[in-house]
Amino acid sequence: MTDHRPRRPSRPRGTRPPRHRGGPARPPVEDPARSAALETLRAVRDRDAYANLALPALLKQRRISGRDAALATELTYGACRAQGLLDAVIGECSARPLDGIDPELLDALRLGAYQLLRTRIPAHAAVASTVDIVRAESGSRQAGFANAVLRRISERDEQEWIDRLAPARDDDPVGHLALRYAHPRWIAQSFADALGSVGAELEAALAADDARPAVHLTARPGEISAEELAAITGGDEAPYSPYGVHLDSGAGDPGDLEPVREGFASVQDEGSQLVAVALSRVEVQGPDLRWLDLCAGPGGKANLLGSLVTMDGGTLDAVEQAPHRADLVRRSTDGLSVEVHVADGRDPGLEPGYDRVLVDAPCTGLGALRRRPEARWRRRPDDVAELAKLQRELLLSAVRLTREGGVVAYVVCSPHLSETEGVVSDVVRRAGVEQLDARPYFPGVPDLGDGPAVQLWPHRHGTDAMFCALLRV
Ligand SMILES: C[S@@+](CC[C@H](N)C(=O)[O-])C[C@H]1O[C@@H](n2cnc3c(N)ncnc32)[C@H](O)[C@@H]1O
Repeated sequence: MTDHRPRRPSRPRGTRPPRHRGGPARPPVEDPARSAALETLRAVRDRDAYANLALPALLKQRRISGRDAALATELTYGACRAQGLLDAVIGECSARPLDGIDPELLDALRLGAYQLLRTRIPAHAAVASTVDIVRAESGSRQAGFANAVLRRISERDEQEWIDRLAPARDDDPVGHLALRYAHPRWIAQSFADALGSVGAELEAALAADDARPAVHLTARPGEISAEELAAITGGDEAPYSPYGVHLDSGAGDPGDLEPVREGFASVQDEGSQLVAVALSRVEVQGPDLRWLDLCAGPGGKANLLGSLVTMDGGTLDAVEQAPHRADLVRRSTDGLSVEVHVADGRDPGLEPGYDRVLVDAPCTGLGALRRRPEARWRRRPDDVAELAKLQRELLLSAVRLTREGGVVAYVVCSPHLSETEGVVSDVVRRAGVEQLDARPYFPGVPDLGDGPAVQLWPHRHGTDAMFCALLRV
């Protein structure tokens, strides 16, 4: 089995970090990257902030750029992703139980532990920089505690800690891989259930989900081609989406790119592009000018579908329940034949008879964890049942709004079977609609399984784990 994540080589013996003496609190340290990372970790824990929104705003506000911005990004997103693994190791190395450690201090320990276990930063620098911050903020006693914990962590590398703390792979393969790739066990189990694997393929899926993804762009159809967008941005044309471009993951803020600023391109995972394009590709007899997006915010797929239907002279109605997200849809579909409605998709008050309907339902987002660093530790297993109920209701509403012979795409960014196959099989049975084989509408995409629905995966396709079922009404 190939390990997909670049690993830091084991630290040579005899290069442990030096011992720190106690001493009085010092003035604040000048370490803009680590300070920004720590502040973001605290915002994520304390205010439920999203790291990928909070950090760029902080970097901009503090005018942190270049190498410092890259380091802050690596440390913040990495420490968020790896939190479960870091906590297991910190817990093992601390004389106090994890819940007895002051939360602000625990954030600093996570930052230090991440540097020790998953970066090439020399151990002495990882320990000293963290201890310095703790000393400046909280004084020598806490600094002494942080120093002791981090020094113990530095005695082993990541692999050695996993060997020591994870359940044996033969006895509990899901538990073992969950710790190794820093996923909550219930999420690793849901991946195993969807893949039908607790072996090599599950490991590949968790490893890909634990790596930093490339940024994907959509070239707005009718405005710019993927080839032109790739040439302007220095990216590569996407392998499967006719509108997609991939950028290197370290390529800076894509929002600063001129085509994105001017509305010719938008940031969107290639899997999201593929499911929207699949809906547009299904044959429909008769008129084909009324399209509907029932859960449209923030408007990524509405932008793509709206562009395609506008070129054909038709219109897209875009429904979104949250007013502020409806505003984002308006912004992303500016200039297109798209009408935005703030309404509940379960009963939006629109005239039925649509030719194509997209239900991109609210979901756990377990398929996009690599893009939302903290999400895996925030989601709870109890979320699934409530969301699955809403997903069924939205899909039944979509069927009611579609004309006979029209087509509905049910999409979630999750591979959890309760949100995917469970919802679709129930609605197909209750509404008496036909489920189409979706695979032909993903031409050129390999490894699509046995159908009829399509489940994309980061480790197979380089996309988020989007699910798409196509229903003929
Ligand atoms: C997965 S997101 C859709 C993403 C969007 N299609 C895109 O590509 O940018 C689901 C959206 O459904 C909205 N939503 C949640 N409940 C809804 C409901 N009952 N009716 C309509 N929209 C709802 C959420 O606010 C969220 O914006």
